[in-house]
Amino acid sequence: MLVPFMKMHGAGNDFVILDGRTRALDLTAPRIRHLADRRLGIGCDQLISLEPGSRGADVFMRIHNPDGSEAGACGNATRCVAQLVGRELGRDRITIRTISGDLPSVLNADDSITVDLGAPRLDWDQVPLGAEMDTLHLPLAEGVARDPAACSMGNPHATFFVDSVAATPITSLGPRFETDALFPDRANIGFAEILSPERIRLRVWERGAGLTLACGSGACATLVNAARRGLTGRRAEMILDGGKLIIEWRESNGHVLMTGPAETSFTGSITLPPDAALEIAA
Ligand SMILES: N[C@H](CCC[C@H](N)C(=O)O)C(=O)O
Repeated sequence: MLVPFMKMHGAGNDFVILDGRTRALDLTAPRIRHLADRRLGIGCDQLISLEPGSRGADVFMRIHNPDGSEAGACGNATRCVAQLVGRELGRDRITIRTISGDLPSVLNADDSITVDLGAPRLDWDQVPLGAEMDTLHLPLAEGVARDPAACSMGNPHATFFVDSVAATPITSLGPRFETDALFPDRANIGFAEILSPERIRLRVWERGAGLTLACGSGACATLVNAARRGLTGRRAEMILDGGKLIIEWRESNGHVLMTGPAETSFTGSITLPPDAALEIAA
């Protein structure tokens, strides 16, 4: 089956976007892993599939990590899908539905996109964590990483505040914490350096994907956790490897707004081999 796709990225966090609005895609885990694989497939941080919208949503966006796991949020991909569908419909206001809820998005005049990711989930069982505790201080520590805060933006995030992101061994600490028993659904692990009350340097080891150039929901979770700790205000510029995002945690309704870029790299079509041909040795 020949399937058209768009290759897009938001601040360097890259996606293969498949359009399933007019045809069923039959995305099995082996096919997801194959398409996301940077050697055998197209390669991406997340595989995004579009399904028809309904009841006030213009489109349904499904998110899968390269390991085949489904995620409840992907901030950077949301901006890309908002731009794609907004340009298609000739509208600058688009609502994207995900398994975690509806995300109103605005295509701004400067070509940036602003997404309302809703209110952060702050209780232990909303992150979720494996036991009842204060989500502002988790009993985790390894090397320079200790005492993280946690919240959910529709997906689980833990934020470690460190003196120097550059000096933090993320490729060893990330997987160690991603799969800690404290996180029954695993977690995205952010390492944040507070540069000022309105600037944060951030790198994220993503659940099911590893170290990416940017993580939109991670940027939102980091701002929320920093503001809860009194380390920043409720609005900050997030400086990620792949670019900058502006995050604001609104006082008025408690929602988190994320503003940033969306770019199209290329488009194409791909033939999906049968599952049997796709099993990559674990
Ligand atoms: N790895 C994440 C999904 C993608 C999040 C990230 N790419 C973003 O922009 O929010 C998870 O399993 O929750």
